[in-house]
Amino acid sequence: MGALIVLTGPSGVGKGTLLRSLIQRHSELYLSISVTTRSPRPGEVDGKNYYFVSRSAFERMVANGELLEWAEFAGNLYGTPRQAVEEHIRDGRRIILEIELQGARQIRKNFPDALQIFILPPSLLELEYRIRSRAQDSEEAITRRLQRARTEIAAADEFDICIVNDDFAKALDRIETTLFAAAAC
Ligand SMILES: Nc1ncnc2c1ncn2[C@@H]1O[C@H](COP(=O)(O)OP(=O)(O)OP(=O)(O)O)[C@@H](O)[C@H]1O
Ligand SMILES: Nc1nc2c(ncn2[C@@H]2O[C@H](COP(=O)(O)O)[C@@H](O)[C@H]2O)c(=O)[nH]1
Repeated sequence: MGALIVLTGPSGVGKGTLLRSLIQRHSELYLSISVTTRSPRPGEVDGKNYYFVSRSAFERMVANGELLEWAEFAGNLYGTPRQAVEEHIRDGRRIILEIELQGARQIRKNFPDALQIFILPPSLLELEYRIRSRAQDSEEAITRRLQRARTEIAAADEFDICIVNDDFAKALDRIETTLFAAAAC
């Protein structure tokens, strides 16, 4: 049972919402804060939701080996700062990465013991409804995210566990059972 947990799934499936509830129930779990070149959405706070940086600053971090993994997604760069993850693992804490497919593949290669969970939507129609009702992305961003969703869903079999986020409470319970049942083995 690795200390590293990866949560992947198409944009808008509910990963962030599920993780916020999970962390409220289990404050011992740590959620990695990613770096991104995406502009903050209304209400997003630098250093809490993401570290928002310029493309040149991101590229410097890549060149300096400061990112554990990184990827381009829907026109923006996203990456996991290495230092915080390594410190938490060294201190015996469990850390969760909420990342897209290319990043999950990099982590799988470098951390084969990481537990990889994939969150599926009940349908593509419902996924589109969720992205639109979140009302935080431009029409162009929505189109790119929905196109990418098909590729990501097609790769769900690569993951250790797939969970459908239809009924929110049930999906949250399944994540919780997966994390804590596995830890007890
Ligand atoms: N089980 C559910 N049923 C209905 N709506 C849901 C469910 N889970 C999450 N949502 C809603 O779907 C929307 C998208 O959720 P969220 O932002 O958490 O997705 P995400 O996977 O983190 O997206 P991204 O990867 O783009 O950050 C939110 O408005 C959220 O409230
Ligand atoms: N490979 C990585 N993907 C990441 C990281 N942080 C977030 N993400 C994923 O990007 C998309 C889009 O996120 P959004 O906040 O713009 O909606 C989503 O799938 C996230 O899970 C990261 O550090 N590395």
